[in-house]
This record gives sequence, C-alpha cells and structure tokens, in this order.
Amino acid sequence: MKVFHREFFYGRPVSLLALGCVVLLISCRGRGAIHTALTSSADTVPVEAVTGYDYDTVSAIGAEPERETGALSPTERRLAEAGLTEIVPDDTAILVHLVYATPENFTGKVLYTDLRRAYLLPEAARMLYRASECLRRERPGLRLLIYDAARPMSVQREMWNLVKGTPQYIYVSNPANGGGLHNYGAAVDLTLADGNSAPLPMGTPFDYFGQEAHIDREDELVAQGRITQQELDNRLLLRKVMRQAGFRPLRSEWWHFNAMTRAEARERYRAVE
Ligand SMILES: C[C@@H](N)C(=O)N[C@H](C)C(=O)O
Ligand SMILES: [Zn+2]
Repeated sequence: MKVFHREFFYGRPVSLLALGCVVLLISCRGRGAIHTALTSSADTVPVEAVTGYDYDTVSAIGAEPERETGALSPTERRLAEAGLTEIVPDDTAILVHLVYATPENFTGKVLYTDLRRAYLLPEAARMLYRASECLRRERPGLRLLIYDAARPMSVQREMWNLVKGTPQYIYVSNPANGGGLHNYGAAVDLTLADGNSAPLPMGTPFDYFGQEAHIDREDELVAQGRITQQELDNRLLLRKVMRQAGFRPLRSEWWHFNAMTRAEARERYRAVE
C-alpha cells in the first residue's frame, strides 16, 4: 500500500481523494482478457524428475528470506537504478517471500544471493497495488503474497540451463530469445494468503511444472479430483482481482501474471542483467 499512498493520496485535496476512490471503484470492476503465452502440450513429467526437487517436503512459505533494511544490495541497487519500484511489504495488504532467495524452489539452489526485495516496473507496481485494493474490497482479511517479481537475466540463464532439453522447458523463458517478462519487471508470481500469512490452497505448489497448474482446463481437473472446487475458487479469486487491475494470466501457471505483452516490454524497456 505504501507506494500507492505516496503516489495517489499524500498531500492531495479531499476532492482529488474522492475522485481517486471513484476511479478505483471503477477499475475494481474492470475486466481483463486471458492471453496465453505458452502453447505447448500439457503432458509433462513432474519437475522433481529433472531437478530432485520434492514438493512434498517443503512448505510454500518455508525458510524466510530476510528483507534487509537500510542499504540496498548491489543487485537491488541495479534494479532500482534501472527504474524499477520496490513492492514494499505491508502486513495488512501485500506480503513478500521471494522463493528464489531460498533453496526451496525447483532448482534447489539459492538463486537470489543478494536480492531480498521485490521490484517491478512502476506501472506494474501501480497495477499490483490496485489488485491489492480490489482484493481488500472483495475479501477483506486476505492479502497478496508475492513469490517473485523482477528477475535478473543471469538468474533466468541458470533456470533455463536446468530445464533446456527436458519437458519442463516450456515453463521457463529462453534467455536466448530475450527472456520473459520477469526480466523486465513486468511479471509477478503470487498467491493469496490468509490473515496469518498462510497461503491459500491452490491445487499445486508454486512452480509445479505440470497440468494441474494450468488454468485452461480447471473444470476437468476438478471433475477428475486432481484439484478441489475450493482450490479452483481460490485461483478464480486471485485471477479476478489481478485481471481487474489489468494483469493477464499465463495459461500454464496459475501464479504468474503479466502486466503487458513481451512485444510491449521489448519496445519500451530493457531487460535487467
Ligand atoms: C520459472 C517460472 N516461475 C517462470 O517464471 N516462468 C516464466 C514463464 C519465465 O521464465 O518467464
Ligand atoms: Zn512467473
């Protein structure tokens, strides 16, 4: 909420505040469109077959990466100097737990050795705060839990090297093709969390590389007992507030949302190294 407040409310007259509320209400009722970024076949081998990562032994919000206060690390400074905005955690609205800052991710390694803060392009950050506001109106008590945001291209290469030549390659953007929207600060991975910061059940953990994480045939997944109706409802609520804020979901990952198309990002911004 902090950036949102700074940019839209502080020091403005009451009339502007009222106007802002009306705009927010309208945007909370807006609609987005599903854009599919991946089109490959849905039949995949579980990722642990490739990486040894065992989803059953880790919780989605296990080892807590500490967000350093004060000085920025070299990577954080680079992202800030590239013009990205930090998503400041706020216990009542947005939680940040960068999964790649812990070894509890599909690579089994700490990929973010000095990145503890979530960064996004300013326009994507504004959209995220709008989504958080939409969620607060829709379901007070729930909050957004950020798993990943801006991702340096060097990390993208590490990820790609693990999945290239495997069936999981479809879940990671190829750096040789310019990477993906995380590399521009234009994509965010997230879930919903309850008042105790516990993630809501979504049918699969984050970065589950398989059909159960796809969003295009979820009714079948429920009918086949592969995810529950409650898990689907949670996904639908996440998608609803993210779409209302202008994000577009990814067909193959319930947790991933794009703030723009790759073409738009490449035309207007540079990927972060
Ligand atoms: C690795 C996964 N969390 C992810 O972010 N995939 C997208 C498609 C990417 O690599 O850009
Ligand atoms: Zn993602």
